[in-house]
Amino acid sequence: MSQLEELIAVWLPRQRWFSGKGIPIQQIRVENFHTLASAGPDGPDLHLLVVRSGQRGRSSRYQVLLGSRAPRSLPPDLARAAIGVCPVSGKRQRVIYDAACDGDLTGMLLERFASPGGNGQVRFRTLPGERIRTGAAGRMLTGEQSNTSLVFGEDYVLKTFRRLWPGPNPDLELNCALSGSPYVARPCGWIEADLPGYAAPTTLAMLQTYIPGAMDGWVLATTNVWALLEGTGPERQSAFTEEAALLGRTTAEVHRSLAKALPTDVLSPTAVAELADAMVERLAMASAEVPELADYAHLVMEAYADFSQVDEPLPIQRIHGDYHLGQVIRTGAGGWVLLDFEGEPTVPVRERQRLSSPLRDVAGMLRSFDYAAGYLLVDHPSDPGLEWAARSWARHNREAFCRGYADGGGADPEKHLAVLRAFEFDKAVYEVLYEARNRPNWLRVPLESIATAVSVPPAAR
Ligand SMILES: Nc1ncnc2c1ncn2[C@@H]1O[C@H](COP(=O)(O)OP(=O)(O)O)[C@@H](O)[C@H]1O
Ligand SMILES: O=P(O)(O)O[C@H]1O[C@H](CO)[C@@H](O[C@H]2O[C@H](CO)[C@@H](O)[C@H](O)[C@H]2O)[C@H](O)[C@H]1O
Repeated sequence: MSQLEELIAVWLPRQRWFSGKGIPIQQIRVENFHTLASAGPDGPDLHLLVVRSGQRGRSSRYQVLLGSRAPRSLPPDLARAAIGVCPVSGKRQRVIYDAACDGDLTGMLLERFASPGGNGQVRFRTLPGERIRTGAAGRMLTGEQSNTSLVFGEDYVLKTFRRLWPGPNPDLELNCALSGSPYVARPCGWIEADLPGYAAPTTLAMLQTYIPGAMDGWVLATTNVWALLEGTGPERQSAFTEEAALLGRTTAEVHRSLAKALPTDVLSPTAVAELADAMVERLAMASAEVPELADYAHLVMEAYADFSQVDEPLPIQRIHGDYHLGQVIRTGAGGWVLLDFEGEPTVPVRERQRLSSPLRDVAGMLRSFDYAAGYLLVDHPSDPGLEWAARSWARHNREAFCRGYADGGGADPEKHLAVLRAFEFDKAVYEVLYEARNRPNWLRVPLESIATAVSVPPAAR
């Protein structure tokens, strides 16, 4: 390993967006190294690296944005971003650091969109008619992110995809298909690269309009549960059920637009049974990694057995794929906007691009209402009164969301309970793995859902 690779091997696993947690890193290799911008011999340089990490035969590619400067020239406010000191790109000793934290450097990324194109290995593209306003420094969004988003003034957000998969990223693909919809942020451009071994260009980042002043659905929902738990009244709860119903209607609208813009199909009962088999396989894999899950496997298997017996055709289309409250924002103008159509970040892109039932997204959002309630109980583990209040919050909002979805023209979730329950369990099983790897103290949230709420159809709760 080079000195640069050794430093990255220590830094990479500590990043929130690194999805290889739990898999020992045996190899780190810098596969691609591009210098995208340079502020002269003494100023900072911006490098883009594609790093392969993991084990032989089981490795993944990640995008790393690296800054480099002359030794001892890192400004104090960037000290926390430092990675180490090593030779970089023909220059002798350089201090290297996480460029996402350096607003001036990421501002140079935005500059590159002003004169898009190029035939090099890394290309900046804009959608027809887009003229990018430059000059703003980048501000990195913090929080529970699988990728890294940089906000420029009140104009744009550049989402840099961290784990790289071959080909166009579904987030870009679906946002472009939905362009013009009031329920998504308008896509403006993207960065793509040719990576060794991949035939199609790989999307590295997507530039979208930024929606200032919007509130994250997860923050809104958990604030509402808190208010309820603190006894500030049921009227606050009803305020949120209206939001949940509007979100249901908006979801149905977006599904309709996706079905209009992109291919659709219908799954035969045999194909549905195959889908149930795949769910059983995922359950077995997750139970092997998280033994606590095995205690509830019989409940999950019952739901999958019911699903495999569904004898009506199941309409399928492109869907969001990782739909939850953290993927929707409530705008000042009074509506919900859907973000992050990337699908589940740990699933290979080819699988995420498959057509699927829109009820999978409905199930994802229903899980999220359970999560908002269950998460707040993590700190109050044995208070039956609180537990009842939180669970009833989830039930009311789940019902409101389903009603809104059906009113908005989507399939009525109440009429497809076997399908919905199987999708909910499948998502909860995914969440068990996700939490075990990323946030072990949240593991009980999906586990408790599996043990209790998800096992009962919404109508009977
Ligand atoms: N266009 C946008 N306008 C306003 N906020 C945004 C926009 N895009 C993303 N965000 C904020 O960034 C957060 C993370 O974005 P997201 O696309 O979900 O990234 P990730 O895949 O890393 O989770 C969102 O929850 C939202 O708060
Ligand atoms: O938003 P991402 O694409 O990064 O999705 C991943 O991380 C999510 C957590 O940040 C995770 O969502 C789970 O936790 C949410 C609360 O933080 C909750 O609202 C979701 O219902 C729950 O699934 C998501 O599963 C994962 O893919």
